[in-house]
Amino acid sequence: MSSVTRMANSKLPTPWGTFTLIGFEEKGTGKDHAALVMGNIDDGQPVLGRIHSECLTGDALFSLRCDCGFQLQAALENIAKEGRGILLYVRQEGRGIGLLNKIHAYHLQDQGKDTVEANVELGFAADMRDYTICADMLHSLGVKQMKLMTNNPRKVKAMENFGIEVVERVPLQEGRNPFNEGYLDTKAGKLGHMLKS
Ligand SMILES: Nc1nc2c(ncn2[C@@H]2O[C@H](COP(=O)(O)OP(=O)(O)OP(=O)(O)O)[C@@H](O)[C@H]2O)c(=O)[nH]1
Ligand SMILES: [Zn+2]
Repeated sequence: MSSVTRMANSKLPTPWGTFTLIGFEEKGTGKDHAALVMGNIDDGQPVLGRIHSECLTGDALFSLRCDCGFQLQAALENIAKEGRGILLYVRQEGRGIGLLNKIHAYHLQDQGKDTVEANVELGFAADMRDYTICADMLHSLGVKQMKLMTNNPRKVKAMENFGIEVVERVPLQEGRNPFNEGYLDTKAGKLGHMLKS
């Protein structure tokens, strides 16, 4: 039984090419999620793709505190270059704790905590995300094998657990800068991200 219902789609022109924007509604919560698709992704061949967790600050407010906005742009560029692929835009802001709690977490980080310590101090796990909805969106779109753009081994494992074969992990190291290097180093050191400093 799928955790999402496909609701609507439209064209989405971007500086890198025109994608098809597909909206999904998460059953139970009613939360909306999106997929940006280019080319034919249900032909059984491995699909270049990214599971992008929403980060308002990085994706839309030009934040240098993280790498999300840089990764979002690079992922769309890579898919457009290949002419085929999918980016899931998953409303899991703050590694699943939401924007306001992420701002609380940032405030703790301004006081010297790292991104994991801040989550824990707020009473959350380091990473609250569940990828069931991602697998269900991919299944509904006929994606069976992926070349997954990520540095996060948990995403690779999650997809494999849901029966999506990750034939290749494509590193996506973008936007390292003095404001996010501590965050990136913590992700590598405490969350197992495959990031070269
Ligand atoms: N709670 C919390 N969430 C953060 C913080 N910085 C970024 N995020 C969230 O983390 C998510 C992005 O996850 P990342 O850890 O940057 O990367 P990832 O998506 O797990 O792995 P990649 O696929 O390699 O990018 C987004 O939801 C961001 O809002 C932080 O300091 N605290
Ligand atoms: Zn971010």
